[in-house]
Amino acid sequence: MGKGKLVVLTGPSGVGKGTLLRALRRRHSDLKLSISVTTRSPRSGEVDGQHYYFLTRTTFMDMVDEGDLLEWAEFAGNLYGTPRRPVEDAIAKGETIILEIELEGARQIRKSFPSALRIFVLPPSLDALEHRLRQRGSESDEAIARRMARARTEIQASDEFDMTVVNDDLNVALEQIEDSLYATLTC
Ligand SMILES: Nc1ncnc2c1ncn2[C@@H]1O[C@H](COP(=O)(O)OP(=O)(O)OP(=O)(O)O)[C@@H](O)[C@H]1O
Ligand SMILES: Nc1nc2c(ncn2[C@@H]2O[C@H](COP(=O)(O)O)[C@@H](O)[C@H]2O)c(=O)[nH]1
Repeated sequence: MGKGKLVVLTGPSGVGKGTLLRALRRRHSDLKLSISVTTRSPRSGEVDGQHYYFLTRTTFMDMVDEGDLLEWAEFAGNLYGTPRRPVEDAIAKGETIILEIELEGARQIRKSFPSALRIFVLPPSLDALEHRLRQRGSESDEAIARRMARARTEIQASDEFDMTVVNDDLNVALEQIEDSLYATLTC
């Protein structure tokens, strides 16, 4: 079986990465999404093992020490990481697996998987981004301020990526991601 493909989707918190990936999965059920580990508390409706594996800081750091994470980073006061095994297994099986991760993790993946396709999702404006974070209703004002500060840094690094997509109209952004993904997968 041929080698699979690793795809990295990065962009500021609240830009719509999760929304885009859910829509992409509805169209392409063969695409795999990596499930991250995090020390963040679950949001209402989030299910352990489905949205994330929710861990204590100690367990997370044990995974780091054991080399069980492909990449990891601290973001807005919490730790996030990609379990290594499911990604390596998917690639060995010839599957396409997508990581939805922040900038520092994406930089680590560029070093360990230089052939990964790396896509950066931009908001139409910073005001629109803040509006999306507020209307999602999942973060406190303080957490939103931290995420907006981080968003400015991340957006400045968007030219490190193979392509950028502006998530203004969801369907347009979705088609752009789909086109780049399948152009890469068939060449
Ligand atoms: N194109 C769009 N236009 C308007 N609202 C959008 C669009 N895409 C996503 N949203 C909304 O923006 C909010 C944030 O989206 P989502 O949770 O997918 O962001 P995210 O990038 O995955 O965030 P995080 O990195 O914090 O997990 C949601 O309420 C979602 O419905
Ligand atoms: N480096 C990593 N970043 C990750 C991972 N899983 C998610 N994330 C990113 O964290 C922020 C915040 O996520 P939230 O669910 O608390 O809103 C966001 O940018 C995610 O993309 C990971 O495994 N590694």
